[in-house]
Order: sequence, then C-alpha cells, then structure tokens
Amino acid sequence: VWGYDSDNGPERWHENYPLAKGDKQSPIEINSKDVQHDSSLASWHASYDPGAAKTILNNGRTCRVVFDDTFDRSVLRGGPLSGAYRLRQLHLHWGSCDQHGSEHVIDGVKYAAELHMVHWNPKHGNFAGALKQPDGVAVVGIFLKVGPTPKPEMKRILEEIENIKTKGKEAPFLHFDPSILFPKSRDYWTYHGSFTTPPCEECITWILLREPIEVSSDQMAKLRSLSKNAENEPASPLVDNWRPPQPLKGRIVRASFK
Ligand SMILES: NS(=O)(=O)c1ccc(O)c(NC(=O)NCCCCO)c1
Ligand SMILES: [Zn+2]
Repeated sequence: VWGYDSDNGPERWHENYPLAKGDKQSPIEINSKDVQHDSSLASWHASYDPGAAKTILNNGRTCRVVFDDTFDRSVLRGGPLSGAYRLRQLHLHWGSCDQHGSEHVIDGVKYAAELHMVHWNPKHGNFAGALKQPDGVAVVGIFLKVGPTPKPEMKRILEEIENIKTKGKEAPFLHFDPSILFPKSRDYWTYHGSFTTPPCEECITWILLREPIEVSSDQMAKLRSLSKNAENEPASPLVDNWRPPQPLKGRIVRASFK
C-alpha cells in the first residue's frame, strides 16, 4: 500500500500507479520569474453552506473533513473555472517540523503545511467520473505559516483532532463553513495538474492562494499528534504526508496578480 515512507513513498508510487510519471503531475515548485500574469483571470468565489459539513476523519494519511456533495450546496466558481464545482472534502499535508510540510514550494519557500479544498465538476455526473476529465476537479490550496498571530478559525479543526487520533477514527463535524479559513487576499496562481496522491490522475485545476494563513507552533504540534496507525497497532506519527515538487514539463503557471 502506498504511503510516505522509504519503501512505499513518492519515489516508488509509479510502480503501481503509472500516472505518477505523467507530464502534468502535482505539486510543483512555483518560481515567480516564470509566472505569467493573466489580466483576463477572473476572481474566484466560494459559496459554502455550513450545513453541508458532515464528519472529520483520520484515514491514516491525512486529516479530512467531508461535506455533503449530493447537490450544488457548497460551490466554488469563477477564477480559471467554468461552471460551479462542488465542495467534497478538505484535508491537509504537513511536516515533522515547522520548516517544511507544504507540497507546493513558492520561490524556494516550504510552508509548515498546506490545506486543500477539493471540488468536482458536476457536469461529469459523479466524483469518479470527474477524475477521468481534465476539467473534472478544482483544488484550492492554502499555505499554513507558523507565526505570532494564529488564525482562530483553524481552532475548530484542531480541537477535533483529540477525537480522531488513530487511523479509521471519525467524528461528526457539523455547522462548519470552510471559507472562514481563506486569507484576506484573493490573489492566486493557477495551473493544470494532478492529485498529489496515488493514483495521481491529471484532472485538477489548481488554485493556490498567494497569502498564507498563520497558525501557531502549538497548533502544528497538534496536527503532528495524529497517528497513521490504527488504535491497536504500534504507534507511528502521521507527519511528512507531502509529495515533493514534480517536473513542470513546460506547463505555464498563471497569476491573477502582478
Ligand atoms: N492532495 S490532493 O491532490 O488535493 C487530493 C484530493 C483528493 C483526494 O481524495 C486525494 N487523495 C487522498 O485523499 N488520498 C488519501 C487517502 C486515500 C484513501 O486510501 C488527494
Ligand atoms: Zn492534498
């Protein structure tokens, strides 16, 4: 089974998931000097229904909040997207220390963590169908930076961690509007890429927010207190669940800002 250890990590995923060696893989390193400002890029808009939030779970690879996506209840539109994409889940990737953990790297900067809000295009019927389409999925990426004024909105997710310490644990997670996690600025980079986990389908329009949100070192430690093992298995900390940057292969990264 794939993971992030030396025997099953990113360097070996292609053995069972050939797409992992594709030409449009994610994450990537973004170098501002190669980014193209595109003045035609619209601003993006999220209209989320707090009532769509359902549960929070530890699947042994990340901490994920799941939303009801059986109809257009919480949607993302605008930006590089055409149509309304349904919010399905959000999850995070983080490191074993504050100096690394994000998947995308910006001008050489690795953030402590990266939060992904995963949306899919209902014109493709269901999530499984959307994975097979180049415009099937849209993920908003938010960088988490350790700083002196932590964002109180992260507290809700981090408080719930107590109840999902080990793999397979799930808890109700109701009345939550994830748009409270957005930073002030709506500036973003966008490019076409893939899931950063196997099977690495190349169906994602990435929308990466330029402004990181701040968390405290204690909040990061909370995230690192999650375990990748199940309750009755030997303890193994859930940390460093990030894929390193992949070859750009000639792709253009566009910016909504100058
Ligand atoms: N990082 S991402 O590209 O935004 C991304 C978006 C949606 C996903 O479902 C995954 N994959 C995922 O959650 N895998 C871990 C548990 C698999 C269950 O065995 C990754
Ligand atoms: Zn992710």
